[in-house]
Amino acid sequence: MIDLIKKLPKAELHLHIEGSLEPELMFKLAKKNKIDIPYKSIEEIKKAYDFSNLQSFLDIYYAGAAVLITKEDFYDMTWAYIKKCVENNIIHTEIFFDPQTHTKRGISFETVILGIKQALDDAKEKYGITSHIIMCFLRHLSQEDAFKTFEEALVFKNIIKGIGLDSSEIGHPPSKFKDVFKKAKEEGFEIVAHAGEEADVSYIYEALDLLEVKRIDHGVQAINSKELLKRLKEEQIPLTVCPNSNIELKVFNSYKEHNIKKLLDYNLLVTVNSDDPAYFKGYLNQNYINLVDNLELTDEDIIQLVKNSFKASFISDELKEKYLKKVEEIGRDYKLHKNK
Ligand SMILES: Nc1ncnc2[nH]cnc12
Ligand SMILES: [Zn+2]
Repeated sequence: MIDLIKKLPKAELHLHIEGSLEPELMFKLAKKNKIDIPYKSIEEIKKAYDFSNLQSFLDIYYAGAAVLITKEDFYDMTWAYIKKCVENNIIHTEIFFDPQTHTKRGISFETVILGIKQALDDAKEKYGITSHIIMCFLRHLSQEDAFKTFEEALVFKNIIKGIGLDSSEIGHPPSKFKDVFKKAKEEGFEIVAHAGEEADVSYIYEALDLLEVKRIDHGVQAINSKELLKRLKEEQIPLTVCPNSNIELKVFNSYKEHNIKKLLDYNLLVTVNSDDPAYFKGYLNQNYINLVDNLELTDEDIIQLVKNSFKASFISDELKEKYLKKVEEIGRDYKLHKNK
């Protein structure tokens, strides 16, 4: 089945580009930019990646992002992720970035977004990888701060596909950002939000009803409400689930306890994603592999999850059809050869 995972072309819909910053590049950029980081070696950085919950991860993740200073730094980080896309057979990716993490340190919005965008343009040119950029507001900051960031983003409206919401979930419900998301929707952005990662289902309801999201990022807590599951199924609202992340941040105690198979069997539009792969022990294929190693997933389940990744994406209907056809062909081929 690992062969099937590797062979299938996939889309990734939940990837924080700052979460793809590998310790090696972090160390190199810290030296180049003369930024103090609390680690003496790459090994020390890796040792620090031992999390007890979302907040314990975020503290380290924001500290790591402080090594990013120039447009080239953002380019290099994004390009390194693109190389991983090639290795993982990711042919379409929708990446999050957190402008406030950088503008708060005096780095301009333009430096950040143009560095990322250049790498994505090169990825299209060199490898044919398609992509979208989704800007996220940090929910631990105020709505006023989010509005200021939104104003800056409008200058780059043509290169930002969507607006999302991330960072410390509990205590910062979607309702806190109702007005700024209303504006974002009016401006024509696609809307997504992290909800139901650690917090209860009321956060998912708020994301749906107050922010009017097109996708829920994580959403695994939906399992706790029959009524919500029914709605997610009827409306086919995608969930961008991140298995490795959920294990590393102790949302579930083990892969065997992960609920993705239950959500899939309930016919929800669930997808598999890597969230912050440099911090959570692996890129997209490794997330799929960890699932098949621990849950009773069939070949059909894997093909369905991969199809879902394209169905839930923000690409055009034409491109969607083209990618879905490709997945079906490769899935069929795989099963034919397997049964010979
Ligand atoms: N898993 C996650 N949840 C919330 N905010 C994040 N920012 C980066 N990764 C995140
Ligand atoms: Zn995330």
